[in-house]
Amino acid sequence: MTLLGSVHSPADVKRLKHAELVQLASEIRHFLIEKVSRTGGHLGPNLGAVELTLAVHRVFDSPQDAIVFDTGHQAYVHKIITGRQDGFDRLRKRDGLSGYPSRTESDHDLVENSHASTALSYADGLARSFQLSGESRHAVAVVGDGALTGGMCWEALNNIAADQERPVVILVNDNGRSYSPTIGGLAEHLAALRLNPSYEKALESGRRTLRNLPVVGRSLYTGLHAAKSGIKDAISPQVMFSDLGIKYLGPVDGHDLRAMEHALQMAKSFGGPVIVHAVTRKGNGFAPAENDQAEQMHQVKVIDPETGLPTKPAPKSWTDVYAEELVRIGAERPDVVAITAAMLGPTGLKKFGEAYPDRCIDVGIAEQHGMTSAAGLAMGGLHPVFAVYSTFLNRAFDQLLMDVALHKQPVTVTLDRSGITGDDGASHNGMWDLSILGLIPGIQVAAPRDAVTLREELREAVAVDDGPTVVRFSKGSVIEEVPAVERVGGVDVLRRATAGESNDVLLVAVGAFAEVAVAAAERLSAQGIGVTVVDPRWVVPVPGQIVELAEQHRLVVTLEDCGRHGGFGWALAAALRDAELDDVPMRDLAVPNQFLTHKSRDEVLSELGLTEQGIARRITEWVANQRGSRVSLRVAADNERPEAANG
Ligand SMILES: Cc1ncc(C[n+]2csc(CCOP(=O)(O)OP(=O)(O)O)c2C)c(N)n1
Ligand SMILES: CC(=O)[C@@H](O)[C@H](O)COP(=O)(O)O
Ligand SMILES: [Mg+2]
Repeated sequence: MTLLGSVHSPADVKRLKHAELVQLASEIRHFLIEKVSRTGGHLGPNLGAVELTLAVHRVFDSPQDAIVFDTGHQAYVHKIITGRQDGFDRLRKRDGLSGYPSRTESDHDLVENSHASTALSYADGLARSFQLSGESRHAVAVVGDGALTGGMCWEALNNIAADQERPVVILVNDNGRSYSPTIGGLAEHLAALRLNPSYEKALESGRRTLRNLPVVGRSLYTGLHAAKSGIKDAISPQVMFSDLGIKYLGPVDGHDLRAMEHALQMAKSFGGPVIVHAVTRKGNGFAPAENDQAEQMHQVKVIDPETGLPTKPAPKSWTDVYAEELVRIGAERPDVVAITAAMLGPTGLKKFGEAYPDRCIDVGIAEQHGMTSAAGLAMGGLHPVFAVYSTFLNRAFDQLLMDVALHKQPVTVTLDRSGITGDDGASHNGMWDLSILGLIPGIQVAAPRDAVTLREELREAVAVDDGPTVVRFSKGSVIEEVPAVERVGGVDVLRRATAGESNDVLLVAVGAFAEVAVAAAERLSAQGIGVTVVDPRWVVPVPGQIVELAEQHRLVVTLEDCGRHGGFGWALAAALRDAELDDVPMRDLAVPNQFLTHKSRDEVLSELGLTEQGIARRITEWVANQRGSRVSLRVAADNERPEAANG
């Protein structure tokens, strides 16, 4: 029996001796490589978090002690230790293990939100609640160096430092990386601590000192302060955190089980806010990950467990098309600069950055700062293009509203991963952007339907110089072209009701849903229902031509890969009311206002009925009801006629 097979709870890890722990760490690494190479997932981050997660669960008592993982993508080892190894065959799959902590999976899991830089705020709140309720429980935040570049972390640190009597343990997992190397002054500071020339030697002496230092209560510990500062100074002089009023321990070798455990024991016994600075390697123990200079296998698709290479070639994606077009635009427009929030590769800016390194800015995981900095860049005469995942735009709504739009600044925001993404769970779906963007006065939002219109609408967006523009597009593979039969104003007509058919339905498809809308229309035509399919191209504000087209049809249906509440459908309904077009009924097909559990995009869309068959079925019902009501209205009218009334 392997050691791993005997681990079902933290208690099973606590009872192991050092040599067994080293063996267990090795078995966990092999387990992660074997399982995640089959399912895909966050292999690099979790290979780097093996020892530190084991140490956390040996020193603290989850779930009595609250352990919060920032972003949560590095919690696979935590899941293994807390009895969920069997679930890894269905990691990130429908009804399988979530790729992030999940409250329905385990009492050991607290935070499901995969948006970064929140853990310290949770820990502050948890610590306050323990203090107020007199519970002697510990709040432990495991936060990456990348997440630490997020503004919320510094808001939390300011609060955590406010009370020296309130214990909060902050375990910084410093691997020097977000996807790519972490940027900024903080990263430089952490690197200086890590790369201090005497670090290795100091670390050795520190390790010995740490080991010899008795684990003591706060009072004795204070008495040992000189020793601790000696340790600190021996390992590396640093003031940033201690000046903030937060004790600092480290840097500690995050792969040294004994050193990690001692440091965490000291932190646990300190009785106030304390940072343990662990230095780790992303992808540790798997050469293809360690040697992946770009992203150290932050996230992998299905790969060969020996070579680390993908088992299938990746089809051309929306991101690829965007990346190529932006480089072309960059050549023509020296005023165009690109901004990423620590996601250069995933948001398609890598090529732009290679071509124009001075015009490509990585702000760290700091979307709020990125958006307002973009306003500043625009005020300085440039045209920033801020590339961000749709769901992370939520973080920068106020900045887009009040710093960009209020000042009518020409900033273009490109939203990758718009719509349902699926396997990253509820907090990763790009389902809120149209709802929040619709609130912003003067903003213009494009939703390309294919590669051709993505290139076209991106160019139209960066050509706007008197206000913000947004271009939203989906995750994954992209179709080169969904052809239009005609362009009416700015609106593309993709299909007209065929000859002999009446204009029963105007189907307005937003973005990537154009393809499935045309297919559904063909299915409806076979039933004698005449459908005109149009792509608005620019969806905020609602194009006037859509209202004109609506007037020519018996029923208007909108279809969007976005949240229904405040989405395009709601906006078009308001436009029809404003036009007093009261006799054209409207229906909207969209993503319901729910948090959607992890499964594939196709599985989510199928469950929501947002498929060719589902769309055709709903429209058939609506038309039948309408016809039925028309027929029943006609019958009623006949019945009301005097002769009819007299029978
Ligand atoms: C607000 C927000 N922006 C961007 C992301 C995308 N993202 C996921 S993990 C990650 C990098 C995290 O780096 P770090 O915190 O150092 O953890 P590591 O992967 O290095 O362990 C990023 C940028 C996110 N989850 N949340
Ligand atoms: C954890 C995180 O926010 C990202 O790493 C996320 O997993 C994005 O995945 P995709 O880039 O595959 O959409
Ligand atoms: Mg990191």
